This record gives sequence, structure tokens and C-alpha cells, in this order.
Amino acid sequence: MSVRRGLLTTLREDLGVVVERDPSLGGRWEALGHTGLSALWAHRVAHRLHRGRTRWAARLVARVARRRTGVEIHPGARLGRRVFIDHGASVVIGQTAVVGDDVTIYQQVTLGAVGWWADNARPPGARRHPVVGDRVVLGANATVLGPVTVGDDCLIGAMATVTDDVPPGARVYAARSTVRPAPTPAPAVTHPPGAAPPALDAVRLLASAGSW
Ligand SMILES: CC(C)(COP(=O)(O)OP(=O)(O)OC[C@H]1O[C@@H](n2cnc3c(N)ncnc32)[C@H](O)[C@@H]1OP(=O)(O)O)[C@@H](O)C(=O)NCCC(=O)NCCS
Ligand SMILES: CC(=O)OC[C@H](N)C(=O)O
Repeated sequence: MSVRRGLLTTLREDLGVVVERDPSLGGRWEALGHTGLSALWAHRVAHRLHRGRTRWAARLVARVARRRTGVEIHPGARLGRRVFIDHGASVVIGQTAVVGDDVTIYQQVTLGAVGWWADNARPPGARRHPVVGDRVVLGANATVLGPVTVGDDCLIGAMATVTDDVPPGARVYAARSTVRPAPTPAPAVTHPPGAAPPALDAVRLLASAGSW
């Protein structure tokens, strides 16, 4: 994790990271409209307010950021340097989460708690959220739950769910969807002339290949 640095220096570095890592951007001016960057910048400010014990102001900044970007980061979460949040939609990062340097976070990632029924039984101040090491990639919809540790240089693949520690450098893949060849067309449904088709036949017709 980084040592404490000036806010402006950090924000400038965040901007450079987005330009460097998002090929869809044409340059620094365009990067100013990048959703993930806005969310990260807001969190940098909110976290400082939180640390400075102005928690209500921190919450307000986080709330506005959530509304404008779709990214919900608790002001208490600790994010390292050069974190890259791409797209950002529906990213949720909990209060006691720690994210290392050079981590990439795609949309719908959750760094969450197991749930209040388990967390309320922990000692006061205990960690509820993951610690994510340096250079980790968290794919779209990756969900990491509880006070687990994801080691440096891990890849948590899209759609993966993690509830245990992951050793450094490991790859975690969710099951891939199965591709099957196109189904043969459903057999033609015949009815007596003038009769309304039975409901089941109507459903079969709708579900046949090419109807959608
Ligand atoms: C975290 C969570 C998955 C743990 O599940 P749990 O039932 O409470 O406790 P366990 O970890 O003991 O899991 C019970 C069983 O479910 C299995 N399991 C857990 N997650 C699973 C998953 N994603 N898919 C399939 N099985 C799973 C475990 O392997 C275990 O099976 P086993 O007893 O045969 O080993 C569950 O509590 C949960 O989803 N909580 C909500 C977390 C959340 O949405 N947080 C967001 C906060 S922002
Ligand atoms: C993000 C998350 O874990 O939310 C659950 C709950 N609000 C908590 O902070 O533990």
C-alpha cells in the first residue's frame, strides 16, 4: 500500500492510469468523462474526510458519487495507488475492504461482507471485507465475500465467487456457459381446421429456434 501523498498528486496519477489502461479513450480530456475515474476521485476525497472524522461529509460525497456513477465505495475502504475502475456500474466496495496498488476492477464487482447474521457476531472493529493484493484483476461481476485475502497478482475471473483466501498469483475462474449447436426446428404443430391452438403449443412455437 502507498504512503500518504498529496491529494492532487494522487488525482493526477489516477487520470494518467485511466488514459493508459482504457483503450476506448482518446486522451486526458476525454478521460475526464470516464465514470470509473469520477468514482475513484470522489472516493479519494470521501476517504480523506472519513479519516478526518467528518464522516457525514464523507457519506455525502460517497452518496453523490454513487448517484452519478453507479459505484458505491464506503468512505472507510482503503484503495491503493493506480486503482483502475473500468465502467464502474454496480461496483460495491465495503467499509473494511483494502485494495492494493495497480488493481483493476471491472463492472459489478463486489468486495462485500458475508452478511449481518455472521458479521454481528464478530468482535467490534473486526474486518468484514476482503483484502485485495497488488496488481489483482477483478473481472466483471466477480464477488469476493468476507474477511478473506486475495494475494498479489491474482486474477479473479468474470462471474467468479470467492469466499476463501486466494494465494498470490492464482487464477479463479467461474464455470463457463455451455455452447450447444442450434436446436433442430420444433416439429410443425397441426390443429384441426378452425380450432384454436392449445396453450402449450403456443409456448412451444414461441420457444422454437428463431422466434427470438
Ligand atoms: C457468503 C455466503 C456465500 C456463505 O454461505 P453460507 O451458507 O452462509 O456459509 P458457507 O460458506 O458455510 O456455505 C455453505 C455451503 O454453501 C456452499 N456455497 C457457498 N457459496 C457457494 C456458491 N457461490 N455456489 C455454490 N455453493 C456455495 C459452500 O461450499 C458450503 O457447502 P458445504 O457445506 O458443502 O461445504 C452467503 O452467506 C452469502 O451469499 N451471503 C450474502 C453475501 C452478500 O451478498 N454480500 C454482499 C454485501 S455487499
Ligand atoms: C458492502 C457490504 O458488505 O455491505 C454489507 C453491510 N452494509 C456491511 O458493511 O457489512
